[in-house]
Amino acid sequence: MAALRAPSRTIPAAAAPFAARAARRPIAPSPRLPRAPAAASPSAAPARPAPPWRRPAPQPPRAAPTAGGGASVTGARDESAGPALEPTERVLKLWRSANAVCFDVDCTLTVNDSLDLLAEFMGVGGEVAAVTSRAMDGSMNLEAALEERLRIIDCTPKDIKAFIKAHPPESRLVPGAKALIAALQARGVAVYLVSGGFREMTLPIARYLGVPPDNVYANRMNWQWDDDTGEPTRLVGFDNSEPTAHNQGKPQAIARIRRGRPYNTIVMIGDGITDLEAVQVSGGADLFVGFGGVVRRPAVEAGADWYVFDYKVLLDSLKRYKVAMVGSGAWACAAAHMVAQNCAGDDPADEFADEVRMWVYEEDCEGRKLTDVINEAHENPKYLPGVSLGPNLVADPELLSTVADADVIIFCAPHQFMRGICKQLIGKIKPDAVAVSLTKGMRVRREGPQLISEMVSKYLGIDCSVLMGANIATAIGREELSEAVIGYSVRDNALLLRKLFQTRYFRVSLLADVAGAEMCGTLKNIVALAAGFIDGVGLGPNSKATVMRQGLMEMRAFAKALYPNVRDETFFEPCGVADLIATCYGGRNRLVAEEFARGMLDGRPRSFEALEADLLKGQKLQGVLTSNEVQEILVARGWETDYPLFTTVNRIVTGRNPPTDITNFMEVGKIAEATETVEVDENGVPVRRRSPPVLLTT
Ligand SMILES: NC(=O)C1=CN([C@@H]2O[C@H](COP(=O)(O)OP(=O)(O)OC[C@H]3O[C@@H](n4cnc5c(N)ncnc54)[C@H](O)[C@@H]3O)[C@@H](O)[C@H]2O)C=CC1
Ligand SMILES: O=C(CO)COP(=O)(O)O
Repeated sequence: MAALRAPSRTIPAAAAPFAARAARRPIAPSPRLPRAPAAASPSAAPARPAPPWRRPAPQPPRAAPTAGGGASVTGARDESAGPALEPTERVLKLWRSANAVCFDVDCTLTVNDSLDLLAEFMGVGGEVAAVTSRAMDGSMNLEAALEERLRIIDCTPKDIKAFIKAHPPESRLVPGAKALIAALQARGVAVYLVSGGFREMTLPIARYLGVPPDNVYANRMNWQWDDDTGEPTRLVGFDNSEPTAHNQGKPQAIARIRRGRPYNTIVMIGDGITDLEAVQVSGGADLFVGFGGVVRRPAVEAGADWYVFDYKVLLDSLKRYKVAMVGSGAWACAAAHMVAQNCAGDDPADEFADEVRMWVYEEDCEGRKLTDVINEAHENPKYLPGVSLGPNLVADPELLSTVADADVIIFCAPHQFMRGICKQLIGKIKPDAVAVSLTKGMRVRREGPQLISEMVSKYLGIDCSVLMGANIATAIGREELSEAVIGYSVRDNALLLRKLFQTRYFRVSLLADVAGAEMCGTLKNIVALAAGFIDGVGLGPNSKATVMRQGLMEMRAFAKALYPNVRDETFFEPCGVADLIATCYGGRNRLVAEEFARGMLDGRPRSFEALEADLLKGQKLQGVLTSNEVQEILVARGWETDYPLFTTVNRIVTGRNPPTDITNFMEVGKIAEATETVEVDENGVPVRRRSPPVLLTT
């Protein structure tokens, strides 16, 4: 499985530093939103892993704290240090639901402070940098430092123009800042630039980044004006009425931004202690994201709710995953009912795009195309009548266009069609898509069996989990309590998939046994045929329980014989005994097998194909094909007598033994198959004559 994602990095201590940070915060947190959670025990919810298949961009290693101001320039880092702080669920939720994001301008520029750059341009770089550093480490009052820096720089408006020309914004921007701002704005998030620097320097940056001038909060220079020309001439200080001119200016600027605007959640992104203050004051920001891509300050990192070195991490975390369903039968529609519900809605923290696409094998529905009917009625009247699929589900008769953009692909077609589907999709899906199979069945090749999840992974090169359980489609369509497991290899993917399926009435647990879960779902269909034969020959619950217990034993033995890592406990999960019970009492395989047995006993035998078409109206049986596929393996490996129930079921479905033989399964080693001879009748027409199977006495 070439494309399986690496297991998620564990961050055991992530919750604790958060609590520690909260304790260090000097000022009472904002009363509007909960701040850091209480200290978490190891058993508490772990830090949320990075979005599953989109691993965060590689984070540079941590810097060793430096002496002095504690800042280190990105690049000079301690290789042995751990990963950057990753966000908790709460942090991600706040980030995704932000109404406004305030960037410290320094975090958008590759040179830390453009006032320093201006100073260099004016030939006084060293002197000004010394003052800046005293302001940054807190040893000098911010206001005094600004006065001092401006006094040293002593520029004219002409100098500023020349400076901007020499250092245009595009030459100094941190990679990814513009894309992140554009993505936030596209989501309706208001973006602000908050700077301890000067408006005259910040406005060109804002213009380039697409931030409106009214959303720029920075200091203003005071100029001496020439009475004759009406032009500014000399810098004479700055307007200290701006909040950013003072200590704790950032939270005050944010309080000003909040005033009169209906923002529930404001995020501050910054790299300095003055930025971190934004979340330490009531009325300030609700979340602080530290940025270490330009300058890394351990004190800021320690106080941040989330610390990143690359804006791509923030951009990726905003993405909404697109979901596609391949299949439109009864279970596909019942599952789509839940998935579409979970994807719809206004919750900005929801990780899925609203629209869910469904590939529909196009067919006629009372003179109309089924896809048209589904898109108009939001229901599939042919396969799951009466169950709403939701207005956000779009039926598409084209397989490729259904899945082309999908980040999550749900496969739920009858297993006999899955190979053809996979072959069509080779090279046509997103390489980092994630798949889950709801299909119950397997393929048998000369080299051995192939589960559907293996087929998807092999053909498409992507990770494929499975969702299996006692999930009779019609009952789930009625929203009756049900449960399922997601069998996974990549836990992060399973966690995301659970969010896609789980509902109030559909409980989903995780199981690190893909093959075990899928083998359960596949093999129980053979046992359901046995249960149907029991019903058809008129026997009661004791007999049914007998074949079910035997079936469960054979399911486990067979699954473990083919996949030695399959776990015993899997058979007690929703995919095991629960699905077996549901299908043996309420499934389609049972129903058709019962009718098959009845027909044989009543002397009006009908084939499984005819019964399937008649009773299921286009729905597909999986049990008969699976019985043949499994039997191929049993015969090839000489295991027939080791699986007496499976073998007996296969002899019945292939017409070699009568349904009444279901009770003789323990004698399978002794039952001779029915023999068939071709004779010529009195009119000279060849006819087939079958001798009844006989119980061997030895
Ligand atoms: N129905 C149920 O209660 C449950 C079904 N499953 C499994 O889910 C899988 C899909 O079953 P359902 O959604 O119930 O389907 P279904 O059996 O209700 O319907 C058959 C589907 O196959 C499609 N089809 C027909 N010919 C086709 C072709 N040549 N190529 C592709 N598709 C074609 C039909 O359009 C229809 O959508 C099966 O493996 C089944 O065992 C699993 C749990 C519950
Ligand atoms: O798998 C199923 C329930 O979990 C449905 O089984 P049937 O295909 O026999 O209806």
